[in-house]
Amino acid sequence: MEIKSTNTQDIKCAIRTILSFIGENPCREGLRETPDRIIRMWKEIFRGYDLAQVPKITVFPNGMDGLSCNSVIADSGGFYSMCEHHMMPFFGKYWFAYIPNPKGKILGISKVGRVVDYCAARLQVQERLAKDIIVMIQEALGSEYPPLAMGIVLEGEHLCKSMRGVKKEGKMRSSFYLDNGSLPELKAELSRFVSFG
Ligand SMILES: Nc1nc2c(ncn2[C@@H]2O[C@H](COP(=O)(O)OP(=O)(O)OP(=O)(O)O)[C@@H](O)[C@H]2O)c(=O)[nH]1
Ligand SMILES: [Zn+2]
Repeated sequence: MEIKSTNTQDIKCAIRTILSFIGENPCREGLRETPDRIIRMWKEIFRGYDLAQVPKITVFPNGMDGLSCNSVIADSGGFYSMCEHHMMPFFGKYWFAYIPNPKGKILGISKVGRVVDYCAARLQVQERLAKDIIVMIQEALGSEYPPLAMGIVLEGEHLCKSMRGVKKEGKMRSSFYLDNGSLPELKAELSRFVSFG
């Protein structure tokens, strides 16, 4: 990640100021390297702002020769992200599914996880994360023969809700769908596939 409009020394200084603000001594042994560690960590967990790290989404011809075959293709996995209100983690599971266009493209299935990880590596709300993932995959599949339906369900535990503030269970569910005619079939399949924690 390229840190814009400021240099590393300024950021280290800002982190030391924050450490003082919370009551710490930024010069004590255990904290001396902390600003450097935080900068390295931010480069990793906020890599979703770096256009050079946009994942390559490999797609293939569906090969159905135009035969109508509404197969639902599904994938699931974990995600880690950071909430834009408190800069605290939210993390959990995603369930993704789509119905390829018989004349269109199919996805290399490992690419869904790569898109999820890239989009998750920013500050955001969970609702926008779901939309960003679907939009990036939609663009890779192209608009000539778009998928007949596509959707994602996210379940995230928000530490800003469980660890502070209201201090209730922090789980939140959100979903985002695209419909080009086959959304009911997609939702029926997703509801069998999704298993909330
Ligand atoms: N919809 C949605 N809300 C979120 C997400 N992450 C955090 N929030 C909520 O965003 C809200 C921010 O509310 P504010 O009143 O501005 O902040 P706050 O004073 O810290 O609020 P409390 O968390 O209630 O203490 C809170 O209700 C959070 O629970 C998210 O991904 N989606
Ligand atoms: Zn929050």
